[in-house]
Amino acid sequence: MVAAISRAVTANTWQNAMNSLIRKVWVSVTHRSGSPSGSGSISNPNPVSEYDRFLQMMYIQTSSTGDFDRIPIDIFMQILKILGPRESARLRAVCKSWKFSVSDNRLWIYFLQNQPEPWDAVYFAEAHLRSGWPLRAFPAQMHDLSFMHIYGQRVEVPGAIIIDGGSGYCKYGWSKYSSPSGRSATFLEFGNIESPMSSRLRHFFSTICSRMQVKTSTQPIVVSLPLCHYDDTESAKGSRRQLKDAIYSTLFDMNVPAVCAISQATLALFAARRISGIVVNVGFHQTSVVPILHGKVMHKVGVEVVGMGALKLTGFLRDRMQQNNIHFDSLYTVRTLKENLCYVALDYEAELSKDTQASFAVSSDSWFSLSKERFQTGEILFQPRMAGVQAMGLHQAVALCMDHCHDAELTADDNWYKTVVLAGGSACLPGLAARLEKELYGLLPISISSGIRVIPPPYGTDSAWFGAKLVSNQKERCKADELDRYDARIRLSTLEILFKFSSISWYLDHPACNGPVNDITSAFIGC
Ligand SMILES: Nc1ncnc2c1ncn2[C@@H]1O[C@H](COP(=O)(O)OP(=O)(O)OP(=O)(O)O)[C@@H](O)[C@H]1O
Repeated sequence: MVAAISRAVTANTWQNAMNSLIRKVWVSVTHRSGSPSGSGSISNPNPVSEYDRFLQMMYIQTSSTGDFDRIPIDIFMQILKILGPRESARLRAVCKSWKFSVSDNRLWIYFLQNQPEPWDAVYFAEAHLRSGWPLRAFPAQMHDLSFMHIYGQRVEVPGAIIIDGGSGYCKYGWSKYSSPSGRSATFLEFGNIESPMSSRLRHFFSTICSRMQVKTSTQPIVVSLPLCHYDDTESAKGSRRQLKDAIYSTLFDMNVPAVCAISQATLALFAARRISGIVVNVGFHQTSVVPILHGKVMHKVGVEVVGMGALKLTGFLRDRMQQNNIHFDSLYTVRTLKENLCYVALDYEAELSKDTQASFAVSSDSWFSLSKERFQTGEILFQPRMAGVQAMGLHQAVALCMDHCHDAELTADDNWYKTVVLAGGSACLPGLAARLEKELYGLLPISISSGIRVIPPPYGTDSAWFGAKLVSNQKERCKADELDRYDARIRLSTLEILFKFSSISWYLDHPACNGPVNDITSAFIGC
């Protein structure tokens, strides 16, 4: 067995490493309150002599597999945790019993929990999204998944470029990073990217790739599909497909090896770790209320659209400030005040009688004070007439959508539409989720309203970007694509690219992969 260990771990460093490791494990175990004591008990009143015996067992008798087998399993697990994923994976080669212990899901959950990506995001992605369309209505159970395998695949996967091209602001960056690396004003730089003009799309994508300093031929891209052409008519379906086709063919013409395009609303729902629910996206120009079942937008149930968005909110605040003789230099000031002082009142009438004055410095020496404007701005989402807009309020649009979902009877479980996920920058207004929830309970009959929950934007303005991150960091991510025509090509390309990236070091040297990825990857090859 010693020979096997020596093959797996560098022989010269083994003794020293084990020495300090065992001391660490010993300290950690003896300091743990309520530590279980089985055979080879560690809860001895005389820790020094027990430690000596422990050392004897570890070193003096290393020639016998039996002595290693007598290490209590929790101590063995502590050793593995301290050794880390790479060394642990290597120790599987020692013997069957170590192979079995190293494969324990709890160990790899621990390693995954100690990575930058949140554990619940990893679990959601693996349990719901890995198998691609149709998404799993009932998630894979924890014990059905091998987290060691998952860990290895997530280390190997090269990640992707994510481009969330919002109608106001575009967010882009590497899926292995913790947030988008850049943002640009879509409307100023590229006009309306929803219009499927290939030259415009090409300019849009190539500008982003050059800002990220990446060759298009080397990176898979996950792109969000804008919310547009909402109806269930043949012509709306045709327009949606046309836009999607234009995005795919533009990117493939730019030699992008793999593309995955998913609706912006679906991605925002993924960011909230959900595959079904209603996404309320308070967008740049308008607000959309999108029912989504198992990751698919339910156009046949109906997407509600309200002509009220971020631009209207900023415009309303600007007008109010002008009426109240509050002078400002630019719309940037108004926008900043909106983002930092405005909120949505739970009870609008009651709020009017309160002292709500507050101040904010937009640049170091310009202080601005707002009072009623602070909550009147967000109120136009519920009372569009205050801004001169003839439209239904947000709560009415969501209630209507819920009514349609209820009537459609799409699943035996009638609760799928009762989770409402807010998305879009303006949905970050404090108090919006609570107010919407309150209004929905007031508007809907108890049979529909019971159990409704409104969730604030899980990642602020970047929810769709984060939803794409969940898809991107999975090996099977491109199966999630729903575009049949390109499906085979996308999957093939992805497999090729994954193979290429896991076997050469070019990608691993890329700044997108921080940490000792190269080493860990090689530890998994052949596991
Ligand atoms: N904390 C905040 N409170 C209020 N508004 C905010 C906040 N953060 C960002 N915003 C607003 O969100 C708007 C941008 O939203 P977002 O980035 O979601 O637009 P978009 O993705 O381009 O829209 P669309 O969904 O139409 O494509 C800006 O007007 C900004 O002022």
